[in-house]
Amino acid sequence: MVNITEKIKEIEDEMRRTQSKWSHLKCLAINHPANMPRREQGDRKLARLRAQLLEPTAGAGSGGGAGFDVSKSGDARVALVGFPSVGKSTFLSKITKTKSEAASYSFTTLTAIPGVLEYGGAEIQILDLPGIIEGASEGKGRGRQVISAAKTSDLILMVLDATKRAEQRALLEAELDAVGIRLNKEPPNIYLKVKKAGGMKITFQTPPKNLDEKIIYNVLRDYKILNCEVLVRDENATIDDFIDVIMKDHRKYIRCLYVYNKIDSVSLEFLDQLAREPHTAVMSCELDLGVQEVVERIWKELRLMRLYTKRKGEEPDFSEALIVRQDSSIEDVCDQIHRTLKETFKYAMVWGASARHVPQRVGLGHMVADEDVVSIVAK
Ligand SMILES: Nc1nc2c(ncn2[C@@H]2O[C@H](COP(=O)(O)OP(=O)(O)OP(=O)(O)O)[C@@H](O)[C@H]2O)c(=O)[nH]1
Ligand SMILES: [K+]
Ligand SMILES: [Mg+2]
Repeated sequence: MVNITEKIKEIEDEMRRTQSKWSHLKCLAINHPANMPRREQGDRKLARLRAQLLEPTAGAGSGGGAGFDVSKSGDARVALVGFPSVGKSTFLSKITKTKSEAASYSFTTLTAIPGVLEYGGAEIQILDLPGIIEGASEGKGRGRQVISAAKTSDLILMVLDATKRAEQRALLEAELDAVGIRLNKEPPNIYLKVKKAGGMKITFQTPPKNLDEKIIYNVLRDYKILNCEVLVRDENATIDDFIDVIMKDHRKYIRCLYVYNKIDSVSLEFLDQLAREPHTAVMSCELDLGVQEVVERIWKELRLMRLYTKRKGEEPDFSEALIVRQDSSIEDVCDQIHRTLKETFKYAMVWGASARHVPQRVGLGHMVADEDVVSIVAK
């Protein structure tokens, strides 16, 4: 059995030797068409061999896999998902202190590589992942580990090569959809309560456009749910939505930002059209164009808020922000500070956008706003 790692090292040394031999002939030689195929040949050979490194070894479960079980850290996790060589590692190395190897051959990245993006007082874990290929959801090219790493994230950054065909995006969405990830969607507004007896009770809050009792009845029977209560509140709900409700434990609803990289190689009108698409950002890591704007979009899509704490009689501590999710209550803030805090909670004083008057005395149910100052008073 050929040792793939040794083979790869051999090719890399060969490419370095030929590269250095050419380099004193200046870059003209390297880019001379006669020499291009040799270098690209090396790239292709490397990519093929490295892809084999990604193939799950016999018996390797679809679980962690080497280097994939990076523990979640910081205030949120963003997974970089995309085909090989779209620029995921280049992007990670630009926005975090971590250097993730980038190269022209595919499958440069073979494991999950975490970096930390510090933004707005928050620590956001950015996870660089190997490129995924068609059939990833069936486990091709370690796709299952890459996709399950994406499933653990708070935001998926789908990195696309702006110069490649548009189908890349649909292919990636299909791979993620196949494992139960629903991008930029809310869970369907359908109530399902499984019962022990009493048969199926199916009601529609408003006349449905794509469903009827018979469809619901057949799906329930397929899933052997013979006693239940179903209330369809959303008139646009589809049969797939209803199946998602039945399979809710295997569904993950994740926001996704589509980031088209390499815009240095596309026309301005195409770029203009790309930039207008929803949930989309454009950048060129090569030219350092749009990278900061993508970071700001990440912050927005994560819908995080910064809170500052204040002790009685002291100035608020603005040096250290407490990062909480949007739609957080004082109770969530207590839980984030310390899990026992709410047991001794008496009331809180709030300064900022969520206070009707400043300061406002509030209870655990009060919803906080970005940049509020909160002082928790114990019994
Ligand atoms: N023209 C251009 N090339 C870029 C840009 N960003 C990255 N590249 C190049 O694209 C190639 C692939 O970059 P990587 O960062 O390795 O891509 P990747 O998605 O991490 O690749 P894999 O780890 O193999 O999946 C490298 O040669 C980069 O220099 C860009 O904005 N424009
Ligand atoms: K690459
Ligand atoms: Mg990479």
